[in-house]
Formats: sequence, C-alpha cells, structure tokens
Amino acid sequence: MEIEEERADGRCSVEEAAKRVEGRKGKYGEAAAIAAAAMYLVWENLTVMVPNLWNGQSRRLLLDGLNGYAEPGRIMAIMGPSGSGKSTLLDSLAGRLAQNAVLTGNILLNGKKRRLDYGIVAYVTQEDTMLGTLTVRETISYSANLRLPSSMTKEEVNDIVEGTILEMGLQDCAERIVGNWHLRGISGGERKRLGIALEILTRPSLLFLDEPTSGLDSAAAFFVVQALRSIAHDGRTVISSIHQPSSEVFALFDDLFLLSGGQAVYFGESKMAAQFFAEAGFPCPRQRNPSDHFLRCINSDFDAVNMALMISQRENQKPVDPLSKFSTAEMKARLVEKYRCSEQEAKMKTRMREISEMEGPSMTIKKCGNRAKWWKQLSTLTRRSTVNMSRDLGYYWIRIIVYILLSICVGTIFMHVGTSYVDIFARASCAAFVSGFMTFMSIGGFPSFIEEMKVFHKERLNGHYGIVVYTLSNFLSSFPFLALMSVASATIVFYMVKFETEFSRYVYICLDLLSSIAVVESAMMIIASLVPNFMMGVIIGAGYIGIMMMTSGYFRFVPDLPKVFWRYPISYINYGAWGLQGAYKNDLIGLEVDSKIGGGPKVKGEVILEMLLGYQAHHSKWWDLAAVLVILVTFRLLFILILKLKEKVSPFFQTLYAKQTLRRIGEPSMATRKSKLPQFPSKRHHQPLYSLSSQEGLNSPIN
Ligand SMILES: Nc1ncnc2c1ncn2[C@@H]1O[C@H](COP(=O)(O)OP(=O)(O)OP(=O)(O)O)[C@@H](O)[C@H]1O
Repeated sequence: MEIEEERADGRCSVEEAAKRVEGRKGKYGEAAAIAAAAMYLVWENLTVMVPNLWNGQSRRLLLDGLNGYAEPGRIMAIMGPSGSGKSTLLDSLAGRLAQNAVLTGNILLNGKKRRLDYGIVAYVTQEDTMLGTLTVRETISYSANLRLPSSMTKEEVNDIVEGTILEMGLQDCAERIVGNWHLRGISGGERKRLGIALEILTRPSLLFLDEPTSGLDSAAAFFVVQALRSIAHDGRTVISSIHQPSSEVFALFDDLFLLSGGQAVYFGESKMAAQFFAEAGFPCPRQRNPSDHFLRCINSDFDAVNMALMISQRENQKPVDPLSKFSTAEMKARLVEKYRCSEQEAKMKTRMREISEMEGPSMTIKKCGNRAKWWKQLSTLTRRSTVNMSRDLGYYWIRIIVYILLSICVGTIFMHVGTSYVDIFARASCAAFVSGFMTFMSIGGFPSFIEEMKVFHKERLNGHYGIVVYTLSNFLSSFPFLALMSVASATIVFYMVKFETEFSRYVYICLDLLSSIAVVESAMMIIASLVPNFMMGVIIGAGYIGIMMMTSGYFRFVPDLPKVFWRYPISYINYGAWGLQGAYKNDLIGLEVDSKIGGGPKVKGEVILEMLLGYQAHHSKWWDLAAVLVILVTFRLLFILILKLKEKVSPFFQTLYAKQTLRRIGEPSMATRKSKLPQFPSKRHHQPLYSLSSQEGLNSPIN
C-alpha cells in the first residue's frame, strides 16, 4: 500500500517507490523485497490464430495485433463479450496457449524474453481443479506447506492460512469438503474463491485470473476483487478477465483492456473509458453501469436481439434502446478507429517504450511458485495424497474389498489343493490367476488417479513443486494401500489353498503380488500422462494388461512364444512373465508330486517346472522378483521422463507447428494493423519472448 501511495503522485517505478519507503522507514524490509520481485509485462503486436482443421489453407484470427502492458501496483480488467478472446489473451500472456493455436508477436517480461509457465506466474483458471476429499482449510494448509519457505514456523504458516481464509471469506465453509463427482461439497462460488485463495497464498508478483467472479454474487465478487486490488496495490501485477462486473466492482480496477472479436477497443485507465466512449459518440446513459454500456456497444449479439425485437414489435412501438439505431459492427468499427488515433493509445505506446527501456535490479525475474525445501514438499504431498487416498472410496478401498472377496473365491475354488498329478494344473492355474488377473484390477483406481493428475498438472504449471517429488510422494502414499491389498489377498489364498506352508513361501507370494500390482499402477500412471481422458486410459490400460497376461507363460509357455517380438523383447519386459515364473518356482521347487493319477513314484517339482511348464530353474525365484522390481523402477523413471519431456519438448514442437502453419497459410493480414507500433530500442536483452513469425520460434517460449 505504501509503495502505491508513494507512486500516486507520478509514475515512478516500483523500485524507486520502494527505496523512498525504505528511506522513510530506515530499513530495507518487505517493500524492497516486493520491489525486487516486480513484474512488468509488455505485449506488442500479439496475434493468435488457429488454422482451419478441415481446410488447411484458411485460418481464424483469435487475437489481432494487440498491444499493451501491465505493471506492478495496478490491477487490470480484461473485458469483452463472450468469445472475444479474453481467455486467449490471458493464456498467451501466461504461455499456456493450446497446441493448435499459433502466436506471433512479442511478449516481454521485465524487458526480457522468458518462459512464463512453471512458476513464473500464478494463474487462476476458469476450471477449479482440486482434490475433492479435502476440506477447504486442509486444501489451503497443504498448499501453504508445499510452497511457503521452509524457514517459516508452523505458527507463521497457520497465520497465513487463516488470513487467506478470511481474505476470501471462506471461514464459514472452512471445515467442509471441496467435493467431487460423487461427494457433494462446497458451492461453485466457494470453489472459485478457494481457487483464488490457493494462488494468492504466496503473494505472487504476477497474477493472472480468468473470470474469478463468475458464479459469485455481487457482494462476494466485490469482496474478491477488493482483495485482488489490495494485493496489486502492494506492488504486484494483477491481470484479470471479468464478465459483466457491477459498477462497484468495475470501479476497483485501475486499467481496462476492452476486447471485441480479438481486437482492442480500448486500453487505458478504467476511469477514462467512459470519456473515451462519450468522445466516440456513445456516451454512457446516466443510470447505466459503465461496464454494461461498454459491452453493449461492442457485443454483436445485440444486433440479433434488436432484429428479433423489431420483427416482433408492432409498428407504433419505438425501440427503447438509444443505441439500437447503430449496428454493433458500426459502433465497434468507430471505437476501434477512434482508439487507434486516441490519446490513450499514444500514452500506451510511450509507457510501453519506457518499460522496455527500464533497467536495474527490479528487472530481474524471480520464480513465485515454490520456496519450500524438497523434503518438506515430499512429506506434505505424501500426507496430502495419503489423506486423499484414504477418504476416496474409489481409489483403493473398493479394490481392497473386491480383492478380499476374490481371494476368498479363489481360496474356496482351489481349497486344499493337493500334490497329485492332476493337482499340478490346479496349482499352476491358481498361481496364474493370482499373479495375472488380480493385478488386472489395478485399473479400477484409474479415475481417482486421473483426478489427482489433473491437480498435479495445475499445480505443476504454477510451479508449486517438481515432477520427481510428485512421483516419489505418489509411490510412498500408495504403498500402504498396495501392501494391504497384496498381503490380504496373498494370506487368504495361501492359507486356504494350502500351498506349501513355509513362511518364506508366504512372504514371497506377498512380495510377488505387491510388486506386480505396483508395476501395473506405474504403467497406468504412464498411460495417464499420455492420454487426454480416463476412458481412453482405461481402454489402453486394459489392452496393455491383456497383452502382458497373454505372454506371461500361462496361456502359452514362454519358450514356445514366437521368438520375434513376443519372446524377445515382450516376455522380457513383461512383469507378468517374471512374476509368474517366480510364483511357479515358489510353489514347485522343493515339492514332490505323484507321477501319475492315483499315486506312483514321486517327481520333483524342479522336473515339473522344466518339463511341463518350460522353465529352467537355473536362477532363483528371488531374481525373478528382482526383475519385476527393475521393471517397477524403470516405469517410475519413464513416468518422470515423459513428464519432463512434455514440459521441455512440447514448446519445440509447437514452434515447429507454428512455423509450418505460417508457411502454409501465411502471416495474419497486416491490413488489420494500421496502427503504428511502438519502436523498441534494439538492445540485446529486448528480445521478444515469442519472436515474430518470419524470424524464429512462434508461440515458443525461449530460455
Ligand atoms: N485452441 C483453440 N482452437 C480453436 N478455437 C479457439 C481456441 N481457443 C479459443 N478459440 C476460440 O476463440 C474464441 C475466443 O475464445 P476465448 O475463450 O478466448 O473467449 P472469451 O472471451 O474468454 O470467452 P468467454 O467469456 O465465454 O470465456 C472462441 O470463439 C473460441 O472458440
């Protein structure tokens, strides 16, 4: 607040204002820290288009040559009719544009090109993705522990959590669960406020919000925007798209970016917008909310409404709306033209140039995502995930119950299986069922896992924690549940079927089942990281497990598998083949079986293993178990690698795609960009974040 007051007289930089505040206070405290993390964002000639899928030669312009800037200490509203490109503008600025969109133009953060995802900015999206089983307070508290500096005491963290709950007006629902597809939780408005609370917890230097007030009543909307305004006035940069704000809410915004059909209609101080509209010939009627008036002038849907009204009205009825004598297209064209020659545009260009020329320590960029140590994040994430898994019935509990019931079925069907000649087949079938089909059920937890992955993606994009920490925490939190289901199943089967009753064999069955289930879980994680929705994941996962079962050695002995592909490499990278081999060895080695029906001389289990099941007993069952563990570790590493590659490589492919698209359909027409663009000084560090189409990477964050 002090910094903003200091800047109120003139437009000095946040750094200068902080120094003055510091000078008055005699210490370099919080004000200076805020100033050091100040974020100035400039976008120049920003154009986004999507090629037409069905006709490769045409394209659709979503944003058309936009210029603007955002600076610390101010809150900006991006307004426009539905579909005008508000979210696209925010996504472009935050580096989160969809894969099929092509971006050209420059985006500079503190005068430099910079990748804005993964922790540089905080972004509250329209979808609020959260773990439905946690309460509001738990959600905020876990998030605080994940991101606030490890040096903070528990009390300090609690104070921040409680302060944020109060700030977003969530105290009444703090103990209620968030809710998901099967648990009714807090209301949509409360979810929205919770989503904002999670991002403002750490007081990010650059905060984007996509329609934070949608679904809120007017008092809650005012409350939320007031909180955002005070965050901005503490020296942060806040940009928010907003739909139809009330006049009180609109008055809280310092700047306004008005969009229509992807074109800028107005950019400047929000309090000057009414004057701009009046000068363009569209004064705001006395009793009308200014923001409603602005949107009324540029929303082409009103043309259709007016037309319908004219048709339905009788001759003698005059339209009540004074603007109805103009078509929206006329009004928009006049406003766009007026803006291009306006004082506001001239001011904007001057300020853009000033910001681009600014230098000093305040222009260094600091990550806002997380400042907690990795081990604190690991323990917090593990605790959060464990709580979620234990409360979500569908994650593990239902599976554990089904595993137990199924084990009882297996136990009763193969009850007290003997060691006669025919029982060999029963023993083999029982082992194959346990290590094959029982692992198949791991697919059941896929929907819950997908929900958790969505939360991970959101938090990862905002830089809350790293991929390795997430993978480890998932393993640690799921381990007790996997162990419980494996031990319960193995115990029931082992003692009901009465395999050899040595304890070491029992331990082996437990470990074999546990490691096989853990491998399937890891495979499902990999599939979840590659496919966009859970239905596809379930289908691909079922296909994968089916192939693994087929080549595990029960339906066709491993030595009989066709050498090319199925034997090498599939059976070698198949956890089921190693698991089943280990299970057979565990059962048969040391066992003596009748050689024919009704008795006969005994045959050693090793002979049966070799002659009947096609396995050589030249390596121990523990090596088979080790092979399953190696596959498990490999899968977890592969999961990490895929996520890392997706983060690092996808911008490269997006650049390539953008280049090819532009080559095919050409650059967006310059005819629409009559305005003179500000000329940035040709300094080395004033490289664009996204370079112009004709040069290099489009929509490709550099660095
Ligand atoms: N990746 C994309 N591919 C194709 N079209 C897109 C893509 N992203 C956005 N659009 C289109 O661009 C237009 C602007 O979308 P955007 O979501 O930015 O609008 P908006 O102003 O935020 O709308 P609302 O207020 O309804 O959220 C829409 O017509 C949308 O269908």
